[in-house]
Amino acid sequence: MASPAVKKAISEAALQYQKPEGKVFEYGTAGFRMKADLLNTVVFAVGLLAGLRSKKLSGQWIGVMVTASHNPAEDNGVKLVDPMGEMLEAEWETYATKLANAPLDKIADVYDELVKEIDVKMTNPARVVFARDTRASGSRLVGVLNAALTATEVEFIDFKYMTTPQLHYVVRCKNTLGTQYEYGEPSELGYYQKLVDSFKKVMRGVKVQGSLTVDCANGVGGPKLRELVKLLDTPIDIKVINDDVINPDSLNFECGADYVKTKQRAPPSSKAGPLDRCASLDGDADRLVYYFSDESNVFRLLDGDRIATLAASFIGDLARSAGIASKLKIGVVQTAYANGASTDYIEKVLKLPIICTNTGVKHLHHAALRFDVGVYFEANGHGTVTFSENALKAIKNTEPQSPAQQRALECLQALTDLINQAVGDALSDMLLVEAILAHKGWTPKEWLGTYTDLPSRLVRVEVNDRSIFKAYDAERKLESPAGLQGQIESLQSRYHKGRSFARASGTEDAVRVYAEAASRSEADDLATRVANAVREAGTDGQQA
Ligand SMILES: CC(=O)N[C@H]1[C@@H](OP(=O)(O)O)O[C@H](CO)[C@@H](O)[C@@H]1O
Ligand SMILES: [Mg+2]
Repeated sequence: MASPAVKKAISEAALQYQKPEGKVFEYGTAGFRMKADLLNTVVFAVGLLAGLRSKKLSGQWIGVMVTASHNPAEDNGVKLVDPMGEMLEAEWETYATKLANAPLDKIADVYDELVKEIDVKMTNPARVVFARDTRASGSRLVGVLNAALTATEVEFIDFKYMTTPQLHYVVRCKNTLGTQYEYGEPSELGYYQKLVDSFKKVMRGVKVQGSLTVDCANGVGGPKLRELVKLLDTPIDIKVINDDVINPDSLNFECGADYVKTKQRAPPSSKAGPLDRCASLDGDADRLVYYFSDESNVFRLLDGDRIATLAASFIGDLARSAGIASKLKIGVVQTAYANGASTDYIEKVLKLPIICTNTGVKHLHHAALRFDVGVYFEANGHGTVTFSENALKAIKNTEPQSPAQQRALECLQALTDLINQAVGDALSDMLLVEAILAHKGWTPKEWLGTYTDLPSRLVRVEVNDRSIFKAYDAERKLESPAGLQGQIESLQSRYHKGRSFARASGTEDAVRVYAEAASRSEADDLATRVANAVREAGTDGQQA
């Protein structure tokens, strides 16, 4: 039970805020995310829950990140980070939702009910670290968080501005400090140092060709990338662009990974020439996509699927050279949004197993852990590689029989440090891609040449009630509204290599339709027809 003093402190602190009328909150794939002015009471609830989560886990550090990633500057959001740097355990999402929807005059009682329901030992210590992106509303929201943590007597550290993956890193470091799983120094500098040292080791004997222009979405990734570049002692010519964090409206505006992926074009501000290697981060630097203009000035995207295939092929080659391929089960995890050509390439050329999961990195991360080396990326550029304990042991304990084998083992060892295994991390992924391209001696053109993407189209359809769209089979099929799946299948069968699906978004009030086919016009046509069918079914569903 919560003490009367704590309950009183919660009630008093809550009095400062007002609950937006009629709004129902739900902890979704990206935590809570909405217009920033609606978030005070939600952040307060998340602060309370973070303390409970830490107490439940005997005082392990829990993270709270205030960000709305690639969404517009006036939005914000908040999400919890579990002890090993993963996303919050699913069961706790319902507790978060419950607390966020509690009326303010009852919030201390709901808190107390949760203490009993979850069976939290209130004498345990509670420890929380938090950080935020560069959104203007962040400082107010961090103030709210502070109030909730203070009221519940939680020990906390404010890491100020950080990328989302940096906070995940710090959480994991804090909880592994002094153990055999020690992940690194729990500070921003420790994060850079780990990347810089491991990058140097991977890059021994090879050189990065040409420059890399990095669009930072005018978000927190800009200043952080500049810090990283300052510390990198391996020659790599990184041109940082779109790193304006002073003008609050510039965040994600006509730039960033989401813009590039969804519009399939470079940010208008980009001055890169033909064949120049370019990359974009999103607003909190957990997504990364690459691209370039070819000789005919045609935009060429190298998205999350491409990073996954590049990483999987490189690690597979290294494992063979290191003589440990038979000991490592390497696999790739994708979602339904992965381009069909990438799936084909992984199965037929790389000959690796694939798991397809629901959208949202927590699902991918979970599935990746079933492999010794689990490469997972969403097509939008969010992903990483996980290494099992078995993999780490094989890499560490194998006695090399030749210099080539020794070098491959060293490289693999360094990769386990370069890659942020807690969560997808644009800065770490960027160094990984740069290192692989350098090793292979590839320009983005050779990378693009590994397979040809099927033209695809993503459409957002607004419907009256998206909850009637119920998906199954890793969201590749719909069980309701009745009859719609049959319609989609009949439509896609009319197109060469046609594939389409629709699912309710977990982060926006809309249904997303994806279509791909052998040609651009067929993909567009299929997407339009399926979107129309979805729109119609959405309206029928309302009348039923
Ligand atoms: C098609 C697409 O890109 N969907 C995104 C988007 O989810 P939706 O459930 O589709 O809204 O936001 C998620 C959180 O950032 C991200 O994990 C996911 O990949
Ligand atoms: Mg993001």
